[in-house]
Amino acid sequence: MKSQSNAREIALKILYQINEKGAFSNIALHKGLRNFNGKDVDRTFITELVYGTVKWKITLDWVINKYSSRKVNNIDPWIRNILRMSLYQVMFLDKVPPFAACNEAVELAKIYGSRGTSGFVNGVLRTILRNLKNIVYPDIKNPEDYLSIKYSHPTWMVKRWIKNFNLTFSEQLCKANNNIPPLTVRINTLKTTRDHAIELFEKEGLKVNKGRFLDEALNIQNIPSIAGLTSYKEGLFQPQDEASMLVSHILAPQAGQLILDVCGAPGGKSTHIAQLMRNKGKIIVRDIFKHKLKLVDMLTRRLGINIIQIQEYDARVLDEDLINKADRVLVDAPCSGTGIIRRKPDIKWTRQEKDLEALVRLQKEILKVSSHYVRKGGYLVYSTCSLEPEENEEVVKNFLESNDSFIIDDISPFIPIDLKDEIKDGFLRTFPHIHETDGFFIARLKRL
Ligand SMILES: C[S@@+](CC[C@H](N)C(=O)[O-])C[C@H]1O[C@@H](n2cnc3c(N)ncnc32)[C@H](O)[C@@H]1O
Repeated sequence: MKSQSNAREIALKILYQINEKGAFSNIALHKGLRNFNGKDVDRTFITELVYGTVKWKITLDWVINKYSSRKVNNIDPWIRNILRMSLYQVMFLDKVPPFAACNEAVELAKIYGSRGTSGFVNGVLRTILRNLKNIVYPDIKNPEDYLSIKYSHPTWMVKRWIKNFNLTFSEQLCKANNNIPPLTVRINTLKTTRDHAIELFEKEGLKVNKGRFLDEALNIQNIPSIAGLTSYKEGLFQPQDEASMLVSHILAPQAGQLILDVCGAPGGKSTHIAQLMRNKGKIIVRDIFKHKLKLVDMLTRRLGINIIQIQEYDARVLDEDLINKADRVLVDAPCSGTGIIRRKPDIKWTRQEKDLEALVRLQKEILKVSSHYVRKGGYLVYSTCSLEPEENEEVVKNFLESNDSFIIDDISPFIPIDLKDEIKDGFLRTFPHIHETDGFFIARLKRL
């Protein structure tokens, strides 16, 4: 019990950084756990508390506002995070007895609050507990509030999804966004085979299943910390979602070619490309951020890749030296990330609808400049992990309107048979609730 109290306090400090200081959840969690030398089960509990509380913020705040004399926004920041974290346990974690979550919240309020706050926390949580089964959420007749509060998504996001898709689709999507995604990894075929990797993982005590679409994909369970695994240190695999793996397959690089990855950090796709090229040829990986390129360097070393050349470069600026030179160009554009909310729930709170306009401008600019690097007969792949048509189809269509030297190329030869029906207007889109992958958009263009 003592170690769980400690875990809750660590989770609270991480949540404070995310919710009050604007830290990214994955980075805040990594920092918060860096010096944690407790048990694996507590590490897993902290991760669950942090991601769960961040994920369900709108729903939790809505319930707190219903039963508290003070609105969430007027409650002391430490105390509102204690309330959110405790309510998350009460509402969503079967394994935690509600009274234990309340008692622990009261203890934390004594440490992080002023006089009287522990009584306030106790009162709010016990009132909610008494009423938990009778909470009435907004009616589906008011679909935006219904989806937003029931599934904890910002109104602007659900509003555009209802408009772009439909209500049923959006509800399934929101539901899937709240599921815990599997840890999918790509086997590094430069160093091992899938069967050998499965054998090793099982020896390391992990439960492994084959991926849904691709041969090099495995889903791993019971994994408290991958960085500690020998198989990870030896570079036998890299965490990567299957939809993200599809991008490199659709690029279809050949051994010996010159590939340019203009928005390449942290290197997930470019290292996959190197793998598909059997580590033969040359890949120039660029990014505007130096610190992110360090991650590409570390990754290529761990995976044993030596055909990647890393360059700090702004993709909006034309590089005269590379015009018409590349066999393949990948534009894996910076985007809103609405397709990866399962993995990064804070996207729901950090992204604003008004960000889209600037992102679309950037995407169009990067695509236009990068197209100059494709040699005649070469290919360009444009991808995002966004679900928004403005960042996807519309960017590509806008590009093609002013570029008659490119056409949409058939991607069906490069994707698994079960996905072929999913191609619409020549583009592939994946969705968490349909494919159980991240949401991706992928287009393959041919230079004439
Ligand atoms: C979707 S991520 C790329 C992920 C990467 N392809 C992978 O698979 O690991 C987009 C990247 O674009 C970079 N970026 C943003 N603006 C850029 C620019 N103007 N020029 C080059 N890179 C940029 C970001 O730093 C980010 O690393």
